[in-house]
Amino acid sequence: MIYAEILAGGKGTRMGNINMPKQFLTLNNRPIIIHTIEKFLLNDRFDKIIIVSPRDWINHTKDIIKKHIGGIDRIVVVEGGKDRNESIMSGIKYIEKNFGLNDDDVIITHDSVRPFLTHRIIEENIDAAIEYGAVDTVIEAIDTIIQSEDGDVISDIPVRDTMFQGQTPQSFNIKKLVNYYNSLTDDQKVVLTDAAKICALHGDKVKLVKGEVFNIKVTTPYDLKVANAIIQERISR
Ligand SMILES: Nc1ccn([C@@H]2O[C@H](COP(=O)(O)OP(=O)(O)OP(=O)(O)O)[C@@H](O)[C@H]2O)c(=O)n1
Ligand SMILES: O=P(O)(O)OC[C@@H](O)[C@@H](O)[C@@H](O)CO
Repeated sequence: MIYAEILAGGKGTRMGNINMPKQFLTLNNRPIIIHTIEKFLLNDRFDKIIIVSPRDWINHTKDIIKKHIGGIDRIVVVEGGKDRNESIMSGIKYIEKNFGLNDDDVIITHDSVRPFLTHRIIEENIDAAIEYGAVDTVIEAIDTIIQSEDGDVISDIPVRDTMFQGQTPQSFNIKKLVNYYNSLTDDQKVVLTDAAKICALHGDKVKLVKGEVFNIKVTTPYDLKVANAIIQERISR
């Protein structure tokens, strides 16, 4: 089975003073998460599309899906976890409980707040997840990346050609991801900003898929302006 998991379990604190998590803010009159879900619905290789949402927003999530998309039986909304990786695992637990887990099941995980991913990115994630079992979507680093342990002075400036910026989707063989995640220590779990790191920490090969500069994660009020500009530019084309 091929699953999509759209991560919408966060609060969006860096968006500032908003009365709802950022994934429910609108771009061109439709919630950001709806734009994202539609990209996944266009791909008929997904058997199920799991949406993880904060507990208090599950009904709202279901309501806006009904309003903007309609009753789609491929979509399921479940409760997220306390951090991003717990949310991924919460979706996987739902899958395991309701559909069972087969050795070759894969999951394409994606931030609900990256509404501009493309059909190509999704297709390449599915193919690479089946072939390699662990996939990260990246773009080449545009700026030179400066490493500093204390935020005060430079500890290193890695060669830029070897630096990439992580995006989503991040895609996995489900059984492998669960095994790796369960064997991490609590200290390791705390520093995970990226699900691909779960596999990298185990020395596993993670295949890279090329992302897009416009596949932004809407995180701050500035990102919201950029996202609106992208949408307006597409409408006026
Ligand atoms: N417990 C969590 C935390 C985050 N996410 C999701 O992971 C994606 C990327 O995370 P981020 O941009 O950091 O979202 P938030 O945690 O909501 O933002 P912030 O850190 O500003 O509070 C978002 O779609 C968010 O909803 C999730 O599913 N479950
Ligand atoms: O910004 P945060 O560390 O909360 O979010 C982590 C993830 O969203 C992030 O790792 C992916 O989007 C890929 O970079």
